[in-house]
Amino acid sequence: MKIAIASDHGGYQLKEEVKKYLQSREIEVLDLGTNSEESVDYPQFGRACGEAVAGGKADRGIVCCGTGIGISIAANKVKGIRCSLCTDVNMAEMTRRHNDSNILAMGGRITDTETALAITAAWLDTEFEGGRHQRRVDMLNSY
Ligand SMILES: O=C[C@H](O)[C@H](O)[C@H](O)COP(=O)(O)O
Repeated sequence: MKIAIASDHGGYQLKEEVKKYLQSREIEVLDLGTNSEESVDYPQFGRACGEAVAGGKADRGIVCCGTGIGISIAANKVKGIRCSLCTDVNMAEMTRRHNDSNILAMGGRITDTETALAITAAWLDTEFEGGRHQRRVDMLNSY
């Protein structure tokens, strides 16, 4: 599996922790930046990750900003993206099972590293259930 990751300055430290975690699992990482805590604009990074996933350059993506909100809004502007802002493990599991989430969003100023990595693990390891949920995902994809 290949995961695209991106953040703004508010999510930079968390992105780096997520990157280390993915590499520890020998998951290939496509790092789309940002590369420091210098102030940047989250819409550009959310869009870049969305386009990487929608365009097939990565299987799924993980994005981080201060709250996780702005960068998730940006990623969700890209057709075919189902970006889910998660603050706990249950949300991560449910969004994979029910929404076939293809990008995970988290907030570097909201969620501590230990929780974020537990969220990441659950999101990576939970399968989409299909069935009635496929119909709803198809509706999302048609919009
Ligand atoms: O939803 C947006 C994110 O939380 C941003 O990380 C945040 O707005 C950046 O704020 P600032 O420019 O004050 O660091």
